[in-house]
Amino acid sequence: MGLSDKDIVALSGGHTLGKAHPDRSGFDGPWTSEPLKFDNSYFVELLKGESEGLLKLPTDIALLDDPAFRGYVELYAKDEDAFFKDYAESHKKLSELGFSPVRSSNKEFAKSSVIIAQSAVGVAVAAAVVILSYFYEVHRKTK
Ligand code: HEM
Repeated sequence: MGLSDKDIVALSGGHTLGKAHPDRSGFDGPWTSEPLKFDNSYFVELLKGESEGLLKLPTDIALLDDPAFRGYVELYAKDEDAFFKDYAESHKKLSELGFSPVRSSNKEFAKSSVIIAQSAVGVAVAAAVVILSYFYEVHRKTK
C-alpha cells in the first residue's frame, strides 16, 4: 500500500478517538480517558503500559515492540504538533490511495476543451446563417 513506518504509527493514533464494542469486535473500551478529543494521548497511554479501563489491541502493542515504530510512538507522545502534522499527511495519503489526480484532471481538461470547441463551431455556424439571411433580405429588397 506504500505506507511507511511513520504512516503506520501516525494513523494508529486515530485510536485516540472512539472505543471498541464487545458486540462488534469482541474488544471493549476506549484507548484514552477522553475518547472524544483528538490529541496525542493515545501515544502517552501506550507508553504508560497497562491502564485500568483503557484498551490495548495487539496491533497497538506491536508499535512498542518494533524499534522503528517505537521511535515514532515516543516522538508523538512528547510532541503533539509533530503528531498532528504527520497524521494530517498520512491521513491524506491513505485517503488518496488508488486515486491519481493529475491523470484525471488532464482528462477533465481534454473533455472541457472538446465542449468549448464544439460550442465555438455552433456559434460560428449560427452567426453565418444570420449574416447570410441579412444579405439575402437586403438583396431581395433592392431588386
Ligand atoms: C492496524 C490497524 C488497525 C486495527 C487492527 C484496528 C482495529 C480496531 C478495532 C478492533 C476497533 C474496535 C471496533 C469496535 O469494536 O467497534 C477499532 C476502532 C476504531 N478505529 Fe481502528 N484499527 C486499525 C487502524 C485504524 C486507523 C488507521 C484509524 C484511523 C486513522 C482507526 C480508527 C478507529 C476509530 C476512530 C475507532 C473507534 C470507532 C468507534 O468509536 O466506534 N483505526 N479499530
